[in-house]
Parts: sequence; C-alpha cells; structure tokens
Amino acid sequence: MTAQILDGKAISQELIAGVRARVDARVAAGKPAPQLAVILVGSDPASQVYVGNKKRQCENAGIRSLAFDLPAETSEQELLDLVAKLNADEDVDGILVQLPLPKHLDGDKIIELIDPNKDVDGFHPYNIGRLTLKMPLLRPCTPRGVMTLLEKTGIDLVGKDAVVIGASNIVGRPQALELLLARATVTVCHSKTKDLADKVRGADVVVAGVGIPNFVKGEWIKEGAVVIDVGINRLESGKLCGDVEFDTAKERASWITPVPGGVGLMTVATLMQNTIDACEKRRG
Ligand SMILES: Nc1nc(=O)c2c([nH]1)NC[C@@H]1CN(c3ccc(C(=O)N[C@@H](CCC(=O)O)C(=O)O)cc3)C=[N+]21
Repeated sequence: MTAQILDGKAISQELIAGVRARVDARVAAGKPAPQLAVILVGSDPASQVYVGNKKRQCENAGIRSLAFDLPAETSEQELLDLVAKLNADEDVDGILVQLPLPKHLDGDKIIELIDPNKDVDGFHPYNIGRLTLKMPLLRPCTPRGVMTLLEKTGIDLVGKDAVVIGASNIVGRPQALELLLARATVTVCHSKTKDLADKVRGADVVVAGVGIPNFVKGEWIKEGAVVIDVGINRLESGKLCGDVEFDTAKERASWITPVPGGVGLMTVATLMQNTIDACEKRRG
C-alpha cells in the first residue's frame, strides 16, 4: 500500500479560513477582533521561526497579535508581572509563553499563573485536567491539530489501537487523552518502553513525538495504519525531518503526514482556533 498524504498545509489553510470567517463576523457586528499576546524570552532560532509563523497566521486569520520579545536575562518576577498584566487586560484573549524558556525560568510556574480562560496553548493544569475528565475547554494545539488531521482521513477511531510515542506534557500526554476521548485504545510509549517495535506493529494509529530523526522504522508500521509524525528535527544539512522513516513508512501506511508541511502547520492553525474560541467564550 502507498499512503495518501495528510496535507497539513491545505488543511491548516482551511482551518484559518474558518477562523477568519468567525473573526470577520465579530468585526462586522462591531465587536473587537481577538487579540493574542505572544511572549518570547531570549533568541532561540527555532523559537524565532515558530513565533514568526504564529504572527503571520494571526494576520491571515484577522487576529491582532501583540509581541513581547524579551531579553534572555528577563527575571522570573518580570515575566510573572507581565503575565499578570495580560491576565487583567480585558482586550487580551490569549496568552502564549513560547517554550522552551531559558534555564533560570520555571515554565511550569509561569504557565500556572496564566488565566486558564486565556491559556490558548491549553497547557495550564486546569485545562489539562478538563481534558482528562472528558470536559475539554482549551485543548493543547498540537494534539488537537492531530485530531483534526485524523478526522480528515474519515477513519472511525472508536476501538482502534493507537500508539503514542513520547510522553511529554505538550505532545504525548495530551495526545493520549485526546485519543482516549475519541474512544481509541491508547498505549503511551516512552524511552523506557520495552519492545517498542512490537507495540508499533500492532497499531492502527501511530503518533510519534520524540525528537529523534527517523526513530520509527518503516518496517514497524502495520499495513494500512495511519502515521502522524509530530517530530521536527533539523539535520546538519539544514533540512527538516520527522521522527518517522518517511520513505519506507509511506509504503505501508494508509495515510501519513509529511515533515515539513504536516503537524507543525496544524499546531499554528489550531492556535488560531483556540484564540477565537477563547475570545468568543470570554467576550460573547
Ligand atoms: N508555548 C508554546 N506553544 C507552542 O505551540 C510551541 C512552543 N511553545 N514551543 C515549540 C513548539 C513547536 N511548535 C511549532 C510551531 C510551528 C511549526 C511549523 O510551522 N512548522 C513548519 C515549518 C517550520 C520550519 O521551517 O522550521 C512545518 O512543519 O512545516 C512547528 C512547530 C510550536 N510549539
């Protein structure tokens, strides 16, 4: 079998057009467009690329973006004060603190201070708790974007065997919760998992987010499985590649996401969705 490509570029553009229509409807009704605050501390080159993409997609979606580009030496108190100010600002709908933060800053502590109703990353313990309890509010962008891609395949997830590789707070764990909510049978694998290849061989859906180039071998993929590659690894050549051995996996999968042009673009489009969701919920 040769896989169909799940085109993150096309699907993310569809999503953004949908967000744009909701924003335009607000503006036509005399309401303010949503406003997203993006806080970037330091100058990590990958973060600068991602934040640049977020700003560009805000423009396409009609969302106002407020950029806070802070020096790497920013103190924890300064960052906490900024978040508190944005929490209190009625004209701010979403607050995003780009991760990873410089080592002297405690990301968990800062995320916990964000107003959960403005937590468009869906990282606050309140929002993760809501997802855990089957009452999602703001959902983490990457896993929600992956669920949108899975919907596009038309495959019913109920009762399917899903294997998530990676157990991070921003990808693996919330991805497992999303798949469980969709009533798949979920196995979460991580660096201590025994016989990973066998687990993947049994999977109808594989979601890989480990950050190691070509970590998941094509020969592990079950014929007809859906393969979602969340990895974004920059090779020394400057080329991007995912966590899955794409060329061999695509000969077995029914659907597969490319890198670049897959999940990464969906993450940003889903951030736009979360921002309009947060705005409509908070302001009406
Ligand atoms: N608070 C926070 N929220 C995030 O959502 C968040 C974060 N921190 N830290 C880092 C990760 C990573 N992330 C990506 C965003 C866009 C692409 C993206 O646009 N990717 C393009 C190309 C990227 C490129 O050219 O480097 C693609 O895959 O085709 C990828 C990855 C958001 N993250």
